[in-house]
Amino acid sequence: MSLQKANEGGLVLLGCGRMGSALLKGWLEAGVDPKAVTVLDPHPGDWLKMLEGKGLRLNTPVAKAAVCVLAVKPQLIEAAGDLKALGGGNTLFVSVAAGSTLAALEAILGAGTPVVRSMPNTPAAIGQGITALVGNAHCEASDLDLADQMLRAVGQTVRVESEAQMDAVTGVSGSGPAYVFHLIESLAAAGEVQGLKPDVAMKLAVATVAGAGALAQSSTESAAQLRRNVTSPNGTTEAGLQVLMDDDKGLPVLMRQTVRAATERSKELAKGAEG
Ligand SMILES: NC(=O)C1=CN([C@@H]2O[C@H](COP(=O)(O)OP(=O)(O)OC[C@H]3O[C@@H](n4cnc5c(N)ncnc54)[C@H](O)[C@@H]3O)[C@@H](O)[C@H]2O)C=CC1
Ligand SMILES: O=C(O)[C@@H]1CCC=N1
Repeated sequence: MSLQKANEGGLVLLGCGRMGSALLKGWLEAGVDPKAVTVLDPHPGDWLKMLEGKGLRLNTPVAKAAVCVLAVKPQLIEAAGDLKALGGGNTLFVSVAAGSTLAALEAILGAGTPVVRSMPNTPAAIGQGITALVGNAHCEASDLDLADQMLRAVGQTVRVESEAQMDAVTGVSGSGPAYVFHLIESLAAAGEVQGLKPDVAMKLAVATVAGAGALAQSSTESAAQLRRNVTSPNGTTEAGLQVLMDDDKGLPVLMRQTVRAATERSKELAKGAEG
């Protein structure tokens, strides 16, 4: 229903890099007509040029749009000012930029503009992202529904009750895939130290993380219970977890520091944007 709104009213995507292209792929798969889409990006790849052949407009002036999605780097969010003529009311703006606050976005786009701030993550590229979102005071329920529907084209969504939570969201799920990829790298490297060939170690690590993630997602049991299910008394897992769960230098300590650093960086980006 809401994607029909984007189809009928027009959809603009500012910035079509990793995140922008993941979103665009999801929208097209969800039934958005390429003819309804305008992409603004000074460095369009071959895929966009191919879509141009299907009616997508590339770097053409925009007269009207139901929704504009901002997916440029936070440091370049001022480029959204080029779309200011659409601000002020009829067009919904949805930003995915880390640390770009609703106040900063509204200052760029004009007072009274409905703006949604969101934070997706890269599994969006295969439709398995998770995106948190929050709207400014000018968003109607229908605006939030439209944003939600656009973002659900690439995975799950959650609405947070206050914008202040977006920094922590960024620290957990926005940046989180990178932590998990590093876990895969570290698990495989540790397997190599124990004598496995690199390709075998990597295959075991990727499949273990993917399988455990899928099990955690589909199971009714908590992550803690699923962990206990692997752990036989006095067995191998217990020996491994004694290291990983160490109170002083185990994963919980390291993860707290990791998420805190990413959350703080999100806050710093917000301060920079509000200058
Ligand atoms: N990569 C990630 O894991 C996530 C990224 N984000 C946010 O998404 C946004 C984009 O990040 P990525 O896609 O990773 O970056 P990217 O570097 O892959 O893409 C940025 C795109 O913007 C284009 N661009 C540069 N200047 C422009 C301008 N003046 N007008 C229009 N387009 C312009 C670039 O050509 C590029 O295609 C950032 O704000 C980031 O905070 C949010 C969640 C996760
Ligand atoms: O690293 C970043 O700033 C972006 C935001 C979340 C994931 N990537």
